[in-house]
Amino acid sequence: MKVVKFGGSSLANGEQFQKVINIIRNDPTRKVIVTSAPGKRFQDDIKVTDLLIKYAQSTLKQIDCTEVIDQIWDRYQIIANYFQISQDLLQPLYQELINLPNHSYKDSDFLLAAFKAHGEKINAQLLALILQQQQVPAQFLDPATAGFMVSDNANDARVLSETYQNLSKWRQTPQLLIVPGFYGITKAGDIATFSRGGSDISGAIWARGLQAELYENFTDVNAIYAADPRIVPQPHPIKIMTYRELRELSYAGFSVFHDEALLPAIEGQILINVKNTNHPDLPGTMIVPEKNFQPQGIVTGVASSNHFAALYLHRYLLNKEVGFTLKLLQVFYKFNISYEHMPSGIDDLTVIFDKRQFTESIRQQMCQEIQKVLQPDKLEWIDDYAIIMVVGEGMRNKIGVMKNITVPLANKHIAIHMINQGASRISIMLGTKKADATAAVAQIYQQFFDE
Ligand SMILES: Nc1ncnc2c1ncn2[C@@H]1O[C@H](COP(=O)(O)OP(=O)(O)O)[C@@H](O)[C@H]1O
Ligand SMILES: N[C@@H](CC(=O)OP(=O)(O)O)C(=O)O
Repeated sequence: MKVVKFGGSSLANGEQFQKVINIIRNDPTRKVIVTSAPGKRFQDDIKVTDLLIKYAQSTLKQIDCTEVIDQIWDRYQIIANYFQISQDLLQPLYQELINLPNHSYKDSDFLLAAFKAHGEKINAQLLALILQQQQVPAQFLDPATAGFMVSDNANDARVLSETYQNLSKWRQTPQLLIVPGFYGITKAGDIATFSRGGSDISGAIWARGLQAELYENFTDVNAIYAADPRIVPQPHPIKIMTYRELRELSYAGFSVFHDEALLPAIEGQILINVKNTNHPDLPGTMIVPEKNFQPQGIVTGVASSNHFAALYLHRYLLNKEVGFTLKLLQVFYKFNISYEHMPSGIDDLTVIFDKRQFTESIRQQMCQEIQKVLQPDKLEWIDDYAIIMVVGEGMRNKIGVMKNITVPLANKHIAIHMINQGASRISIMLGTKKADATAAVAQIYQQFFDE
């Protein structure tokens, strides 16, 4: 059996819903369908999740929500009209949407999570109604009923291990299950969502829980490309890649697949196929275990991401000082901050953070505390920081790869602020200025793919 996730772009309007229904009907082994909320129909459109965030914020500020509710409901009504779903059937979904402010929530974070989750919940219920109208035996299944349990981080939840056991019980269900992605239920019974784009994670968890033979992830591109198509025009499509290659590339900017969705797939050794809803006959990209994998080339992909910042610390004889890093980590712990990488020299240390976890005031307080506790000769916060990741299983046994990365950058006068190669030797990470990131990706791509 297959678990199939459809992204927001695949469920954005009636026409896209029809393509999704054709895909479902074409293969009876597609047994569990994971939905996103309606996404963008055109470039400047607004995703339903973003409208729900506005609805939540207006509710918290006690501002009139009529307009945003109308905007949200309009998205579902247009889809329902396309399939001539009766108002009687739609009423309960509309009620759910307008009643969101009337429930009690533990705090504003959980209110936000519950509002956001309804983008996928209403979409899943609507898809089930449409399928039932077309005589497909489909059943909407709520995460609470399914036993899809998550930690109590309201908007950045982690799956709880008991979820897999709970989900496995749904394997024998004869009906087609339509389940909303993006959220689960905490032990206290509250809704908590994954981070943005997290329906990919839900799909991977369902696939692992049900031990699916395949996790199909339908989106709006023909394949995962060797570079973001918004940076490199018509990039090379990747036919096959390993879990860890995609994990590294998703982490560093391949937004087509959520990096946290790899872990459940790896744990369950579930094969993943990323495919295009608009061209379902194309093979897409297969993501497979490392064992017996034959690399197709040296580099598989090049990604870049701007949501990083770096803290640079300098102090003479840092290498001789016992406990310096320990004290630094204690400060991070105190401020509940995680770090990404920590490349170091003899007298200096750079710490790279995902800056989405900071407010300006937390950042300032943390830097002041570091100055006080560690008294470095120099402390610099570098906000203008991008990370470029060059990834490929084929790099492992290849000598001279570094030269082929650095020379094209030097030719374009792009300065490299940091280089880090992991022990697995399948990825090289570079730090550059934000303004140089896209040019760096284009240069490296050209070097390895444009012959
Ligand atoms: N390397 C890549 N290969 C393919 N698409 C990519 C890549 N990097 C970024 N993307 C972007 O990811 C988009 C698909 O992801 P997303 O918008 O989250 O889709 P969905 O709505 O299906 O969840 C593509 O339209 C593309 O712009
Ligand atoms: N709707 C949520 C979750 C998600 O996965 O969406 P999408 O499939 O459109 O990336 C979001 O926008 O974050």
